[in-house]
Order: sequence, then structure tokens, then C-alpha cells
Amino acid sequence: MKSLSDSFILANGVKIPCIGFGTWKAQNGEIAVNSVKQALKTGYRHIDTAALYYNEESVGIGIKESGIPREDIFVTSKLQNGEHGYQETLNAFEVTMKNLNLDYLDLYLIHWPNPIKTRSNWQEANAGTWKAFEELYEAGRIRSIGVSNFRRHHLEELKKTAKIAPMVNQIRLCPGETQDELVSYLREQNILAEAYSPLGSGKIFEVPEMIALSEKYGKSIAQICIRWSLQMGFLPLPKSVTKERIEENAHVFDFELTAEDVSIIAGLDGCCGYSTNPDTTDF
Ligand SMILES: NC(=O)C1=CN([C@@H]2O[C@H](COP(=O)(O)OP(=O)(O)OC[C@H]3O[C@@H](n4cnc5c(N)ncnc54)[C@H](OP(=O)(O)O)[C@@H]3O)[C@@H](O)[C@H]2O)C=CC1
Ligand SMILES: O=C1CO[C@H](CO)[C@@H](O)[C@@H]1O
Repeated sequence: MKSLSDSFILANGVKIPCIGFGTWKAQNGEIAVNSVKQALKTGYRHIDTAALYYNEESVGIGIKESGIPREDIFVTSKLQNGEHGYQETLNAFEVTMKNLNLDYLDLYLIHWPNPIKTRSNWQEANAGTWKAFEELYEAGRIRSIGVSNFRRHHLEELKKTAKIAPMVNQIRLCPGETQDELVSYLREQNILAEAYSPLGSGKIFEVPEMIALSEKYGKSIAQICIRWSLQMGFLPLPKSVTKERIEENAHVFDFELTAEDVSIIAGLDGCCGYSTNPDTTDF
């Protein structure tokens, strides 16, 4: 990847810009509107939101007010927990589209494989949700479909009834949490791994090895993390509501980490903590 406008190619041939702009905790209102506008002004063309973030409305306003044509922006949202199942999904999708004030989505994800509400029948609930996703995809309302926080057994279960395979799995991938087995399974299945919390949700900045690498490359720790994610073959989704950081996080194309440093970063086991088990936790 050489610039923000470079893309990964999904299994269905759709191009997905190589860095996504994260929006979790970007507060609905001025903060989210301005950060989305700033990201688009900086050159990001990929925005990641979710019904859970309660900022879809502001994300939509930011996109409109940016003046950038809709077709040049890749927009992802996610199905809220508690809305799994066929009809529930169709309804939740319409709410998301109304909030975003858009007429199609580039990517829609099942946010969580096994939420508490449908824990006793998650297999059936996901199958119903996926059927709705496939219909919306076939109708052109969603350009690509995928999942998030899915482990291998969730994907294998989904496969039993799916006509169309998921194109993306959005999971926590950051220094010290590389989920190697799952990522190699995703590669075998031609499912793109999107890296959420690529800065460990802000926990990476005190890690001594990262401070040393930052000095070695003359780049910020955030830039090292995002560059690392790209070199690992992940699609990073850094979040910031701060203008300077939004810009900084986009400038990761003028250096390359050595293979040795890539593996040092991968090996910082648990330095930013680990993702929670989606079969026993909910949000
Ligand atoms: N599918 C899922 O279940 C999940 C998806 N996600 C997605 O991934 C995105 C990113 O993950 P998230 O957990 O938000 O965290 P990140 O790993 O992106 O870290 C964000 C934090 O780092 C700070 N930060 C950003 N850039 C810099 C910088 N250059 N220097 C110093 N600090 C910086 C931000 O502060 P500030 O904003 O104040 O500048 C914020 O506190 C989310 O926003 C969301 O879109 C996240 C979690 C779960
Ligand atoms: O996207 C997300 C944002 O944060 C939540 C944690 O409170 C996650 O569980 C969720 O998946």
C-alpha cells in the first residue's frame, strides 16, 4: 500500500480503501460530524461506524457536508446486538439507513456473533440475519457483507446455511494481539481481516518497545502501529477526534518496518490487553 487511496480487494471484487476511519466514542453531534469531515478532508475514504456507536446520524451529516461524492466514500455500519434474526435485521438496517441518511451501504457487518439476547439459539439467529444480509446485498442496498468478532466456529456455523460467504471479519488486531490461527483461517477462506483498535484503544503509547521503535524510525507510535497493521495484511481502523492525530495517522506510506520489527511488535504479547470471548461476553 502506497497511499490512502490504495485498496484491498474483497472476495466479490469490491475495492475497500486500505485504512478505515474509526468512530467508536466519537460523540454524536459536533464532535463526530467534525471528525468525519476532517478525515475526509485529509484523504480517508473509508468510515467505520455502528448502530452501537449512536453516531450514525452525525457520520451521515459529516459525509454530506464534506462535499465528496457518495460513490467515492466507503461506509461501513454494523447490526446492533438484540436485533439478530431475519425480520429484526431488515428493520434494523432501515433504521441505520435512516440515521445515516444514505441510500446504500458499502459494508454491513454482524457486530457480534453471540449476543445475550439470542444466546440459546445464536446459530438460528445468525442464519436468519445472514439471509436478510444476502437479500439486501442482492437488492443492491449493501455492496458487501461481513461479520465482526466472529471466531472460526461462528463462521463455520454460518457457512452451513449461507449462499454468499462473508467478505470481511472485523476483529481486534493490535500489537501483541495477532489472532494468528483465526487470521490464517480467514486467509484460507478469502475473508479480509479488518483490524479494530489498531492502537490498542490508546493503550499502546506507554509500551517501552514501541517508544524505542518510534525513535528508531522517527515516526509516532500511532504511525508505527498503523504501518505494522498494513504490513501484516490487515486493514486498520484507527479512531481519533483530534485534527492533528487524524492527519498523523494517515501519513504512514513513506516508511517501511523491517521484517524483524514486524515480528517484535507482533510478539508484544498482550501489551494492549486482549479481546473478550464473544461466547461469554456482550457489550
Ligand atoms: N467491531 C468491533 O467490535 C469494534 C470495532 N471498533 C472500530 O475500530 C475503531 C478503532 O478502535 P478504538 O478502540 O476506537 O481505538 P484505537 O485503537 O483506534 O485508539 C483510539 C484512541 O487512540 C487515540 N489516538 C488516536 N490517534 C492517536 C495518535 N496519533 N496519537 C495519540 N493518540 C491517538 C484516540 O484519541 P482521540 O480520539 O482523543 O484523538 C483514542 O483515544 C473504532 O473507532 C471502531 O470504528 C473498535 C472496537 C470494537
Ligand atoms: O464496537 C465495539 C465498541 O466497543 C465495545 C466495547 O464496549 C465493543 O464490544 C464493540 O464491539
